[in-house]
Amino acid sequence: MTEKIAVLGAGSWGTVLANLLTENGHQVSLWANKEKLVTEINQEHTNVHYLPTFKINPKVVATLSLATALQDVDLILFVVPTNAIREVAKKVVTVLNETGRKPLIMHASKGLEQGTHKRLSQVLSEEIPENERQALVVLSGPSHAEDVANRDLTSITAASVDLEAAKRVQQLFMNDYFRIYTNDDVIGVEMGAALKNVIAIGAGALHGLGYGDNTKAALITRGLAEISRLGVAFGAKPLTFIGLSGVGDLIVTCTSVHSRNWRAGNQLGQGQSLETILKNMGMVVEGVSTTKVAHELAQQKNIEMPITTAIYHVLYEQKNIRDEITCLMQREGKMEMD
Ligand SMILES: NC(=O)C1=CN([C@@H]2O[C@H](COP(=O)(O)OP(=O)(O)OC[C@H]3O[C@@H](n4cnc5c(N)ncnc54)[C@H](OP(=O)(O)O)[C@@H]3O)[C@@H](O)[C@H]2O)C=CC1
Ligand SMILES: O=C(CO)COP(=O)(O)O
Repeated sequence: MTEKIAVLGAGSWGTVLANLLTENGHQVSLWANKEKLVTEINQEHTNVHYLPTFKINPKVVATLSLATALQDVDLILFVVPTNAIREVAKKVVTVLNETGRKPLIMHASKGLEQGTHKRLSQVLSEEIPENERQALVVLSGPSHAEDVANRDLTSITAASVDLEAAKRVQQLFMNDYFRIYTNDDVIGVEMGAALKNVIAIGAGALHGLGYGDNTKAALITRGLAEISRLGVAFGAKPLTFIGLSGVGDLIVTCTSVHSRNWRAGNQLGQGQSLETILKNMGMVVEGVSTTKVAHELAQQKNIEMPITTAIYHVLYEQKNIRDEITCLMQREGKMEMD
């Protein structure tokens, strides 16, 4: 069945997902916030800033108008950075109020809101109340836009408390290179998605400092331990963290040169300042703000997160990375499984 889908956010991930949904036979409107980009997508079928070599299916229609994007819409996919989710949701609800449509809401973003510490499905359900929409579904897993653009075989998770809605989303996205598993643990999926970006900054930093594969494996494993500890304290199911949205995404983000979080960390390890790195990246590095939220949540719940704390010290307190590594390695010996 052909569905009418609005993809909100024309960065790397939004563009690739809009393209994939179009190739799956759906009618897709891609909402962008810059006129120049709308023209480029509609006329050149490219998005050179975010995906330099990617050819977008000409059936993807970009628009600057949210009302046009949401006209007759069945499903809305939010793919803007975490810090824009609430603002965009407020705009969406205004349009939905005018049209009376009640679409299914999805998001594929990875972060926790600064200040409120909320997960993105919480932000969306606050701004778009239940009577204005159908269910809420979260998409997450190991999926660099650049690899999906090349039809690399990719598997991710569609999570919702409403499993029928998750199955509808599964059908929407599945094709011969993109496979979706359903999950009902929204908390676990969103916590894994957000927190892996923090550890990926650490993985990049260690690489930038010249450390090797043993170090990387140790960081990923102990990173997963602290991600799970915090997630479970907020109600996640422990097993979710050994799934695609947990260890799966942690592995890809800690090992791929496509990861903006890994690249930011790598440049930190090589001695560049955070300010310069973010200025030059030209794309969102979600792990920087998530590190602050995660550090605050860990303090609030009294959860031990030594790696996250070390990364927080480097990003927010200008501490020296090598000193932080020394502190981590010299912590008192402990049992592996606590
Ligand atoms: N890239 C990837 O491989 C993956 C990304 N994700 C997640 O998806 C989310 C988006 O990432 P990604 O596409 O990579 O990010 P990018 O940095 O590539 O693009 C973000 C896009 O959102 C737009 N945007 C920013 N703020 C607003 C706003 N207030 N209103 C409207 N549009 C806005 C940006 O516009 P402008 O150009 O004007 O800044 C840009 O087009 C992140 O949470 C990320 O973690 C998840 C899986 C994979
Ligand atoms: O989430 C991602 C891959 O699954 C993308 O990671 P980055 O935001 O670090 O590029």
